[in-house]
Amino acid sequence: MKTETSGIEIQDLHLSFGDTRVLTGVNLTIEPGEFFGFLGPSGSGKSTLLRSIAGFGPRPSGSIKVGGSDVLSLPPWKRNVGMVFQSYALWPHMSVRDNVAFGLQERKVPAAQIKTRVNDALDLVGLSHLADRMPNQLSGGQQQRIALARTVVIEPQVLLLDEPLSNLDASLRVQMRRELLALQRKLGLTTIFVTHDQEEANSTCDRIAVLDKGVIQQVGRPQDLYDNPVNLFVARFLGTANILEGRIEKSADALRFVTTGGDALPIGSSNPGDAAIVLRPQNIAIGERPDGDTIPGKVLHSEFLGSQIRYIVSAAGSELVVDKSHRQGETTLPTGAEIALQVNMQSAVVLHA
Ligand SMILES: Nc1ncnc2c1ncn2[C@@H]1O[C@H](COP(=O)(O)OP(=O)(O)OP(=O)(O)O)[C@@H](O)[C@H]1O
Repeated sequence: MKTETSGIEIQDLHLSFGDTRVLTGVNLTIEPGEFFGFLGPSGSGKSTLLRSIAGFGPRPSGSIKVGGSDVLSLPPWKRNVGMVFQSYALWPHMSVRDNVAFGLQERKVPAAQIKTRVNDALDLVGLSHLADRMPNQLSGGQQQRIALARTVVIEPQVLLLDEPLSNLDASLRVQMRRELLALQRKLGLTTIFVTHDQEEANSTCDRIAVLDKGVIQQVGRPQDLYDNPVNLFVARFLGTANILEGRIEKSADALRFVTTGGDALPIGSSNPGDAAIVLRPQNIAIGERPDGDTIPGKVLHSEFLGSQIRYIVSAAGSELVVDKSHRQGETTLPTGAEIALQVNMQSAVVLHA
C-alpha cells in the first residue's frame, strides 16, 4: 500500500447554516503524517469542519489546501481524502471483499490490481479470513476495521475519521484506538480524528484543536493543553479543573492571589488584577494543619476510586476536587471533616479576566 501523504492548511474558514454560524475564522495547519484531533462538545462544529475538508455539505468561505492545492472548488471524489463515518456505512448486500473493492471499481482500477489491493487492505486490518462474510455477520469492531480497509484501499492522501469508535463498547474502544494509531503509524497517513472524548483524543493524537461554538480555542499537544490551557473552556474540557476566582494583589514586594472567599495564596510573577487560577486535583494535597500555603476546607463528599480517593471539598468560596492516593488500610475522611488544603501554587495556571 502506498504511503503518499499530504499536509492540510485551512485559512479563515467561515460557514453558516442559515442564520446559525457554525464555523468562525478557522485557521489551522496540519503537518504531513500527523495524527490530529478535533475535540469539542456536541454541536461545537467538529463534524462540520471535517466534512468541509472532505467536501460534504455547504461550501464554506476561506481556503482549504490539501498537499498545497486548494480543494474547496472540488467535489468530494476529486479531493483525494478518505473518510470513515461513525455508522461505518458498509453496503449491507455486499460481501466484505466487495465492500472494500467498491471504491476501486468506481475508479475503474484494473481487476488484477483490485484483487491485490483488496487483499493488502484486508491484511492490514487483520481480517483476510472474513473476506467472504456479509457485514451483518461481523462484530462492531470488525465492521469498523472493514470501514477502515475500504477507505485506505483507495490510497487517500489524508484520512478523516468522524467519531469512528463511538458505536463500540468501552473496552473495545480502548483496543480499537490503539489499533487505529498503529495503523496510522504504519501508513504514515495524515489523519484527523473527530471525538468529543478527551481521553480518546489525549491517548492517540499528536496534536489537538479544541473547538467551542465553531471557534478553535487552542491547538497543541495533549500535555500542553492540559498543563497550559489558554482559557477556562479548555481548562475545564481537558481533565478535571479546580477554578478559583479572585484578584491578584501586590502587597509590599509580594504578589498574592486573594480568592473571592477571602483566602490569600502567594503567587509568582503575574500582573495585578482580576484573575482565575486553574489547579488540577493532584496539585492540592490534604495537610494536617493550616500553615504556609494552606487554606481551610470542609469535606463535602468522597468517592473511593481504588488507587485514589477523590474528595469534594468546600474551600476558598468554591467546591474543589482533591485526589489523595490511597494506601492500604487507610480510612476515608468523613463528610464534614475540617481539613487544611496545601495548594501547590507553582503548578497554578493564571488566567486574567
Ligand atoms: N445541515 C444542517 N443544518 C442546520 N444546522 C446544522 C446542520 N448541520 C449541523 N448543524 C448545526 O451546526 C452546529 C455544529 O454541528 P456539528 O455536527 O458540526 O457539531 P459536532 O461538534 O460535530 O457535534 P456532535 O459531536 O454532536 O456531532 C450544530 O449547532 C448543529 O446543530
